[in-house]
Amino acid sequence: MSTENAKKNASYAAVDQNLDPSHQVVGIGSGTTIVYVVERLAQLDTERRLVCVPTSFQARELILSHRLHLGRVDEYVDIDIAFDGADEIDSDLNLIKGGGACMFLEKLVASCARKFIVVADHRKSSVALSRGVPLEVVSVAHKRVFLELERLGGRPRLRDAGDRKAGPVVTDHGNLVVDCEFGEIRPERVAELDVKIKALVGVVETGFFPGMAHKAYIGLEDGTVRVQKRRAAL
Ligand SMILES: O=C[C@H](O)[C@H](O)[C@H](O)COP(=O)(O)O
Repeated sequence: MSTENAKKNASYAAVDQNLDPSHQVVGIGSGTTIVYVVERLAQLDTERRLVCVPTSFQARELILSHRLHLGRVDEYVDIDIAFDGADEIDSDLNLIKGGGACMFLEKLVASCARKFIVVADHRKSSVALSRGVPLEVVSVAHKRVFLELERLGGRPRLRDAGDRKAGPVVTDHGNLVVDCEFGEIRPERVAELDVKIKALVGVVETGFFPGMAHKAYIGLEDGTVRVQKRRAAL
């Protein structure tokens, strides 16, 4: 079973089991897995009744290419359900997001949604978060933010655009992305660390999504899908 099939199985199951006939406004995340969510929504929403709210330039293009209705998060602050991918999911359903530098709008849309559903393949699942957390940082503040992150025990690094551009990655909002490693973060520590980082002047948003997801649909190598629920929701 390929990783693409695992992403597709998770996405189709997530839509089929959570989209309700009463839903009118749907948040659309970013990345490679969400592509299958939009594909499934387009198959089911034959009358084009749904309004889809994107979390990035990529998501906007995806919605338009499937001829779904496009909305903006400043028009639709009440979102019935949002779907999104993740870079890492811990045992308490805390997430790290922002591999594609879209975490600010993704977090805004998720926070507007009554139900937030995550779709991912098996590589994203872990007991504790351990990959670097992406942070959106205002350019002029990044050196100061680096110092403060080191004081918090982090190892920050500016995300470079590689051979696509000379210099750093710039977000859809014109800010920089700092990836900061903290080693393994126990699930009960994620929210507290998120608050400390968010409090630094110049940090627009973090890629931690603590306690926000209601369920995660994880596509496994054998073709099945594991559904992980938030402990309080079990
Ligand atoms: O900024 C990007 C997002 O947080 C993505 O949702 C995340 O990186 C997961 O992407 P993918 O589905 O490609 O693994």
